[in-house]
Amino acid sequence: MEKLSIVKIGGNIIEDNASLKAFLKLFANLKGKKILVHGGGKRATHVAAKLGIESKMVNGRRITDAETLEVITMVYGGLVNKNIVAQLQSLQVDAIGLTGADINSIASEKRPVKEVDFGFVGDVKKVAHKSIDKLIQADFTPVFCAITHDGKGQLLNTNADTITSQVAVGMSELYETSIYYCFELDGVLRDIKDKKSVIKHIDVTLYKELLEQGIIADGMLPKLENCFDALNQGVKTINMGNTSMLTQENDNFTRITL
Ligand SMILES: Nc1ncnc2c1ncn2[C@@H]1O[C@H](COP(=O)(O)OP(=O)(O)O)[C@@H](O)[C@H]1O
Ligand SMILES: CC(=O)N[C@@H](CCC(=O)OP(=O)(O)O)C(=O)O
Repeated sequence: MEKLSIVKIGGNIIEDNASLKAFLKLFANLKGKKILVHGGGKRATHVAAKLGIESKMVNGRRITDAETLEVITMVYGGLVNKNIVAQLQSLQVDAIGLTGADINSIASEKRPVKEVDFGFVGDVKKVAHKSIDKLIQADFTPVFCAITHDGKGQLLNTNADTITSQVAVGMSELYETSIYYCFELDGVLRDIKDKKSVIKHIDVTLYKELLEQGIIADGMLPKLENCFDALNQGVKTINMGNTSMLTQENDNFTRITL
C-alpha cells in the first residue's frame, strides 16, 4: 500500500506567523502523498471576543451557538484556510482548501444533547475517502478546516483533532496512513510544567493511567481520545510533537501504539 501522511496543526502554531511559515515549509518538503488538517480555535476565540461573543469550551470542545457558528465558519473556512492555501501555493504545493461540505468529504451528525448542549457541533459519521482520493490522485493536496456538514444544509463545528483521526481512518482503506499531530510542545508531557518530560511511547494501558491521574487534560483530550479507535481501525502510526518531527532528524516526540 502507498503511504499517506495526515498532518494536523492547531491554534498555537496558526497564531504565530513565524511558526506557521516554518511549519508550512516543512510540510511542503514532506515527501509523498499528504493531507493537512488545521484548527484555529484560538483565532476564533479572539475574533468572537472582538464581536462581543464569549467562548465556552467543555472537554476541549467549543459550545457552538448560531452566532458562534457564523464566526467559526468565517474564521476556519475563510481566514485561516485560505491563508494556509495561499502560503502553500507560494511553496509550490497545489493545495485545495475544503470544509467537510466540499465534495461531501466529511458528513457528520449534530451531537445529541445529553449533560451538555454543544449546539452546532458535529460528530463525524462518514468520510468520502474515494472522493478525497480523486483530489490526491490529481496531485492536489487537500487542506481541511474544522467544519463538517449534516447533508441537510447545516454546517457543523468539529474538533480538528477528531477530523484528523476520522479522515485517517477513512483513507486507511486506500493507503498506509500516518497521523502527525503537530503542536507547540515536544510531545505529551508527564509534567506540564517540565517541557522536557516528554513521554516517548503511550499505549492503551498508560493512556488510561495518565487520564486517571489528570495528566492528560484540556486540548490534549480530543487528540488522544480517538487515537486507539483510529489504530484499531487501520491507521498505521500516530505521532505527537513539535513540527520538527516531520523531518527525519528529530525523534523526541510521542508515539501512540495499541
Ligand atoms: N500532558 C500534556 N502534555 C502536553 N500538553 C498537554 C498535556 N495536558 C494538556 N495539555 C495541553 O494541550 C495543549 C495542546 O492542545 P491544543 O491547545 O488543542 O493544541 P492545538 O490547538 O495546537 O492542537 C497544550 O498546549 C497543553 O496546554
Ligand atoms: C467542536 C470544537 O471544539 N471545534 C474546534 C475546532 C477548531 C479546533 O479544533 O482548533 P484547534 O485545533 O486549534 O484547537 C473549536 O471550535 O475550537
